[in-house]
Amino acid sequence: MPRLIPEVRIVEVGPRDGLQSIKNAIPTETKIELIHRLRKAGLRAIELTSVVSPHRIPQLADCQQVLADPTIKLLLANEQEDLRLPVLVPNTKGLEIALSHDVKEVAVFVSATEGFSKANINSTVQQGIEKARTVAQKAIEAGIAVRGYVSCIFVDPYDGPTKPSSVLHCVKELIDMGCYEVSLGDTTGAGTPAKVTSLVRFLERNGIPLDQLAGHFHDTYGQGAVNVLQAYLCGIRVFDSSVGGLGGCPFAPGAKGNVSTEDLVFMFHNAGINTGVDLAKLAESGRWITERLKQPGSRSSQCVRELRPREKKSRLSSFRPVVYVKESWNRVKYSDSLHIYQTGTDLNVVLNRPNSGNALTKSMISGLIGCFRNHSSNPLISRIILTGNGRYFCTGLDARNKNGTNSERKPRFDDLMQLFEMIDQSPKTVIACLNGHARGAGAALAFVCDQRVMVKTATVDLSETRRRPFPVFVSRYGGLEWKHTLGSDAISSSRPITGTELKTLGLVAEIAEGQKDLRMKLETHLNCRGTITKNGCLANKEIDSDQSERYKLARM
Ligand SMILES: CC(C)(COP(=O)([O-])OP(=O)([O-])OC[C@H]1O[C@@H](n2cnc3c(N)ncnc32)[C@H](O)[C@@H]1OP(=O)([O-])[O-])[C@@H](O)C(=O)NCCC(=O)NCCSC(=O)C[C@@](C)(O)CC(=O)[O-]
Repeated sequence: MPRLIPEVRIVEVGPRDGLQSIKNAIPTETKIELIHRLRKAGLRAIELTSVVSPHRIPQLADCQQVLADPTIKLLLANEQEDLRLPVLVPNTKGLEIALSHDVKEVAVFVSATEGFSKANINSTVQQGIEKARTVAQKAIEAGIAVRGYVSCIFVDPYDGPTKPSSVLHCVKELIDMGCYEVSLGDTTGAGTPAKVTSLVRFLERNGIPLDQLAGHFHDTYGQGAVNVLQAYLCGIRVFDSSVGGLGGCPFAPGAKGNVSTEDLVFMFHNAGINTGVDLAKLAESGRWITERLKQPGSRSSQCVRELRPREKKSRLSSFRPVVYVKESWNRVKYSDSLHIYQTGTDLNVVLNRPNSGNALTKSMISGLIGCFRNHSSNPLISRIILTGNGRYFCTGLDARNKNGTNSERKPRFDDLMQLFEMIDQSPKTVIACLNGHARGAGAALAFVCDQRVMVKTATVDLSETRRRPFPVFVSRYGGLEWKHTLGSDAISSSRPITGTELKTLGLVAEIAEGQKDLRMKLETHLNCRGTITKNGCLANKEIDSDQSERYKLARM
């Protein structure tokens, strides 16, 4: 049975962010034991401590004792790809101390806003960036990895709302200085799902790759977990959290702890998304540390504690995917030839002229243009799925109108070009779900989308090219990609290309046995790792066959 590869990476910040603002002294041994408990619960990234001014953060003044502990040294020595143990440092002094303890990863931090930057690190934003750059350069020279944080992504406790452009500036700087990943810190916990979508889409539109972003949400208004889920739906796959929901920055008045790791793991596992963490062990560690620190702890930890031992064993001892099934697609728009449905943040656009091979009419093209125009800037939509009713996905332009006058034909051609441009430029991930054959402009429509899933029996061909000069849109959106992968004969002969052939070449993400399987594959694709990024159909290649099998069971 294939091992389930965790689909999200949780960066446990409890030993650093979780403890930094606890007033009463915590024994160093407790901090060390916490780190080991978290590791044993399956966490693969644990921020160990911070090396900052002990005058500013007295609770972590024993950072060197933690790092020098022989059992922590052993962990550091065995730090590999599947275990990361970053240490937060504000300056070269912190870096040098971290290096002297054989730390293999440091985290640098800047604020997007002036007020918090001054309060937290006694620097302006730009000075903070320069300090972080110096640390990053030296760390990279020393051969260790650097992670970055941007604080106050939504609101600064002193200055008020944050401009997205300020966040973008910091993210770009951190990536440019060599951070392999930048964690977006909602320091005050003022974020909401709509704000999350809007910021993530803004960053994405401005060239920030989603796989270099992480989410770091505080739970001040109880929005931590929904913000994580929303960021997940936007395509982020790395989240910081703190065991027991501990945490907060002493320089962000009013801010509460981080979103709790137990709540995140509970949420993800019940959505069928693996984290690699053992929830029972984690909940036990959460209970252990929060009791010691006299903190309330997380909701899910409390519930897990109340389960009887037998229930605990059967329900929580390992990851059991309960695949999230989209229960209903709500109709949002309807015309005879175009149906549009929505569920969550996904839009399903169905070409509905099954008796005419879903050939595109002028009104369908304008309907599609309208749909892409309206939803490209809609922060509540993250993905658009294009599919068809009947045996065909789309057979190109409506043949009945091809004999129209030039004046009738030209706007349609321009409209089609406009539609393809809009899909190509859309900030949303557009997935073609090929329920059947795609021909000519219909094939180009499938290929202008970011990703494709397809029934095995469907074929794709450029058959319009036999009768007419090679249309520019087909060459631009289908032909060139085919030429490079299938050879020019696929274009000149217009031979039908099978789904299996396209899958082998990496041009299709998933192949389904039939219509029912196609719906399941699409939903699995939507629910599984990597499908939301806009960077190609192969992002989701590794869908676990075991998981899709369980998915089928979940549907039965
Ligand atoms: C940045 C500084 C150092 C500037 O500090 P400064 O006030 O500008 O003064 P300094 O650089 O002259 O240093 C002052 C004293 O600190 C010492 N010092 C200086 N550096 C270090 C060091 N690395 N390790 C140990 N000691 C250090 C230094 O030696 C001196 O000691 P003294 O001579 O007075 O005895 C200071 O303001 C500071 O340490 N701030 C810490 C802020 C902090 O840790 N905040 C919490 C973490 S950030 C956070 O929580 C947000 C995040 C990341 O989670 C994401 C989010 O939620 O947004």
